[in-house]
Amino acid sequence: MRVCVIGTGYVGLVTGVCLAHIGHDVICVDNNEAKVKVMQSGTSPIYEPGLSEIMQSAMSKGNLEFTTNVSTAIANSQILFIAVGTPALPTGESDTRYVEAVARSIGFAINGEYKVIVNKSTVPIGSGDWVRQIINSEIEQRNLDTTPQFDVVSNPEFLREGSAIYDTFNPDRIVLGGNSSEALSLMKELYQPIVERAIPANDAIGKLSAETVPVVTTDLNSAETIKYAANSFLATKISFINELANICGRVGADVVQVAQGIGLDSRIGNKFLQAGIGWGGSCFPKDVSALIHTADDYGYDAQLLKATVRVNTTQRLLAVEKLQQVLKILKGKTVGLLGLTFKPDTDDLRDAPAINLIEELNRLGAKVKAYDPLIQSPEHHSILSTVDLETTPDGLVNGCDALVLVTNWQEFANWDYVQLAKQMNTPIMIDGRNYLDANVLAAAGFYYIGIGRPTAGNSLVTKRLQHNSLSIDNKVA
Ligand SMILES: NC(=O)C1=CN([C@@H]2O[C@H](COP(=O)(O)OP(=O)(O)OC[C@H]3O[C@@H](n4cnc5c(N)ncnc54)[C@H](O)[C@@H]3O)[C@@H](O)[C@H]2O)C=CC1
Ligand SMILES: O=C(O)[C@H]1O[C@H](OP(=O)(O)OP(=O)(O)OC[C@H]2O[C@@H](n3ccc(=O)[nH]c3=O)[C@H](O)[C@@H]2O)[C@H](O)[C@@H](O)[C@@H]1O
Repeated sequence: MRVCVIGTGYVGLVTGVCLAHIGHDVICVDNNEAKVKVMQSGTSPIYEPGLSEIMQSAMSKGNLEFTTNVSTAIANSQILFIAVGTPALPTGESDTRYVEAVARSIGFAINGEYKVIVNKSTVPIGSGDWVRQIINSEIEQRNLDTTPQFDVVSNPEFLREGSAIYDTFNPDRIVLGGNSSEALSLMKELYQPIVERAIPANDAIGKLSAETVPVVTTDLNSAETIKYAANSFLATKISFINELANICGRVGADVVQVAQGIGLDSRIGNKFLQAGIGWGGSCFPKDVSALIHTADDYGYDAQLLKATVRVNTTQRLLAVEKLQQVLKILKGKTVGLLGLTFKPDTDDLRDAPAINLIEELNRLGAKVKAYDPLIQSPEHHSILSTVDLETTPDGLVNGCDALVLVTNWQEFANWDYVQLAKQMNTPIMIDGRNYLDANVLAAAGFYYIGIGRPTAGNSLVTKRLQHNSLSIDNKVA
C-alpha cells in the first residue's frame, strides 16, 4: 500500500520505517529541512535501538523515502498518517496547532483517489471530527468539480521510547477508531503482517511472539480516549508505587520487596511498579495534564489524576531531600548525576526529572556534574549550560560529595565502584531508580540510599561520614 507519514519524530519515523519494513511503499514528510536531509542520507536523527538498521535496509530496497514536499506526498498516497507533536500548553491543554497545519495541507492537496487520514498523534478527544471539518473546509475553498473522498481513523500509538522498534512489531493491541468500514478494512490490511506476525526477519527486531495481535475497533472518541486512559493509568500506577515507597521509607519496609509481593497478583501485574524519582518524558506529563484539562472543560474535577501529578511533582525532588539528609547544606557541595535522559536507551530529555533536579540544586548553590552515555554536549537543553558534562565515570565522580543515579542506564551497573569511591570527597550514592545492588555499593565503600529502601553502608564509610559531621540516620530510607 502507498503510505505517507507526516511528521518524522519518535513516532512518525518509527512508524514509517516499520511500515516500509513489512513491504509498504512509504514516504515520510517533515517540514524541518535539515532533518529531512539527514534522513535522506540514511541517518536517523534520533537514537532508537535498531532504527538505523531497519531504516537503511528499507531505503536500499527502495520502499522508503523522505521529503519536505507534503503536497506531492499526499497526492500520491492512499493512507496518510498525521504524526506531528502535540505538546502541552502552559494551561496543560494540548497544543494542536501542528495537527491543524497538517490537516490544512491535506485539504489543500488531496485529489480524486479515496484516502484514509490516520491520526497517530495523541490528540484531544473529539479531534477526529475536528480534523475532518478542517480538511472539508479546505476542500470547499478549492471549488473542485469532484469532491475528494476520505475518512478519518484514530490509530493511537503505544510504543515506548528506547524500545520503539520492538514495541511496533510486538504491540499488545492495535486500536482503530472510526465509523467507515472501508477505512477500517484498509487499516486492517495495512497492519496485517504485524497482526499475523509475518514480519521479515532482522536482528534488530528480536523474537516475535507467536500469538496474533488483537485489533480493537471503536468509534473515534473512544480510540482517542484509550490513548489518554492508558498513559494516565500507567502514570498513576507509578505514582502509587512511589507513594508507597515514601511510606516504606518511614516504616522500615523495602518497596522493592513490596512491589514484588503485590506484582505477582495477576490483577495487579508486576510492570510499572518500579519506584523512583518520578516519571517524565514527552508523553506521561502532557497526556495526564491534557486529560485533566479535558475533564475540567466538561465540568468534572479529575481528583485522582491531579493527585497522580502532585505525587510526581514531589517525587521528582526527592533526591534533593535525601542529599540534604546526609550532606545538610548543599551550597558549595558537588553533586554528580548518573544519567540525564528521562529513561535509558533514548536521547530524549523532554520533561526529564533530571531537569527539575538540576534547577533545584542550582537554586541551593550546589555544583552539578553529570554523565550520560548519549548527552555529552550542552546543546541538548539550555539547563545543561549550568552543568559540568563529563564523558567518563572518573571525570564524573572526581571531587563529588555525593552521586545521584537519575537514569537506569545499563552501564551504571557495571562501573567499578571500589575505584570510584576513592575519588570522592564522601562516597554517597542516592539511587534514584533503585537500580544498583545496595550490598555491592556498601562493600565498595559507599553509603547507599535508595527510594523506599533501607540504607546500606559499611562501618568504615559510616565512621568517615560521622567524622565529617554528616547525618547517617539509618531509619531514613
Ligand atoms: N514520543 C513517543 O514516544 C510517543 C509519542 N506519541 C504522540 O505522537 C505524536 C508525535 O510525538 P513525537 O514523535 O514524540 O514528536 P516529535 O516532536 O519528536 O516529532 C514531531 C515531528 O513533526 C514535524 N512537524 C511538525 N509540524 C509539521 C508539519 N506541518 N509538516 C511536517 N512535519 C511537521 C516536526 O518537525 C518533528 O520532526 C505526539 O502527539 C505524541 O504525543 C504517542 C506515543 C509515543
Ligand atoms: O505516549 C507515549 O509517548 C508513550 O509513553 C510511555 O512511554 P515512554 O514515555 O517512552 O516511557 P516509559 O517506559 O513509559 O517511561 C516513562 C517514565 O516513567 C518512568 N517509570 C516507568 C516505569 C516504572 O516502573 N517506573 C518509572 O518511574 C520512567 O523512568 C520514565 O521517566 C508509555 O509507556 C507508552 O506506551 C506510550 O506510547
